[in-house]
Amino acid sequence: MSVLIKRLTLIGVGLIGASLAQALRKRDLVGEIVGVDRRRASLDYALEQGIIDRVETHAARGVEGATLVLIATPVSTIVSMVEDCVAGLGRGVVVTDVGSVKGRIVERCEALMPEGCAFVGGHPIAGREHSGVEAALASLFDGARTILTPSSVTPRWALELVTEMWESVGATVESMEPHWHDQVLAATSHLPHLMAYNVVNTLSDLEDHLRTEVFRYAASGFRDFTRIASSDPTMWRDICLENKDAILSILGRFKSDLEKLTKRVEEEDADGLYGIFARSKDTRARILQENKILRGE
Ligand SMILES: NC(=O)c1ccc[n+]([C@@H]2O[C@H](COP(=O)([O-])OP(=O)(O)OC[C@H]3O[C@@H](n4cnc5c(N)ncnc54)[C@H](O)[C@@H]3O)[C@@H](O)[C@H]2O)c1
Ligand SMILES: O=C(O)C(=O)C[C@]1(C(=O)O)C=C[C@@H](O)C=C1
Repeated sequence: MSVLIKRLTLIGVGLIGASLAQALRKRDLVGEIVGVDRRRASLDYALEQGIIDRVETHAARGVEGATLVLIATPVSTIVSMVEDCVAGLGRGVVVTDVGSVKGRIVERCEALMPEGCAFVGGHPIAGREHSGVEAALASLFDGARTILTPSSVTPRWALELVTEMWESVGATVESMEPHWHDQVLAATSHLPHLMAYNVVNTLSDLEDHLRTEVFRYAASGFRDFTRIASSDPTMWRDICLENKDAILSILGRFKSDLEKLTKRVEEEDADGLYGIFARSKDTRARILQENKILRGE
């Protein structure tokens, strides 16, 4: 394959940014990769591993001569990162991001684009509970989905470049309206993370003796359910702040369902309990059958 991106500037050389850089590099799809990050140790590691070719400390200098700029920092910083790099953008540069929340971020980044440049909102639905450049994997997006959130102002050429980039590293690309994306992801990704964090905290707040026993006997069910509670607290704090309304809405529904379940237990309602569990088991079986990405195929 020929080079797709002559010069990529990666702002945020962490798990997602470095994984994409590695995946592009492995396929010879990128010429030069310039890294910008506030953590010097991440830049040094990325240089040593050949994930990036050179380091720039200032975003505006880092994007000079870039074909594509990828912002891969926490969601609370994406707009200010774009503000910082605007002065260095040449004509025809595409700026894209990987943030887990899109609505207002996309609106504000689009509005910051100088004449001839374009912002394309993006979100790979793939990740790990480990963060940082040391956790990067070239195979992370293989078989995953990436959601792009173009709007009426997104030029076709910019959308095509970002689409081709994600498809070339093995992802299936789909488009979504940014605020709709935030509602959907609040349910499918943000709610489960909040639940996992909360379950671990509920158990760790138990009285000393009980807590020790609870964690001692924790097994595969606990491990599978709470894997994502090992995720980066900064990332999840920022997601909650940025997607507040959609998260509150789905949490409200979850609380009401939990109350119904609590009532069924209180009333020793065997049929009611069976109904709740059977419906959930059937739903999960059906969505696994319909969704080959979820099955890991
Ligand atoms: N981890 C996941 O599973 C996952 C999946 C999809 C999307 N995302 C999104 O991708 C983005 C990056 O997440 P990640 O998991 O790669 O995080 P990460 O912590 O591994 O990487 C983020 C990098 O940004 C750097 N950084 C933070 N603030 C900065 C600043 N002000 N200036 C310069 N650099 C800064 C950090 O030093 C770090 O190297 C987030 O917006 C997140 O919502 C994460
Ligand atoms: O596999 C994981 O560890 C993840 O949590 C990845 C996951 C998710 O599926 O919810 C988390 C947040 C991102 O925005 C996208 C993907």
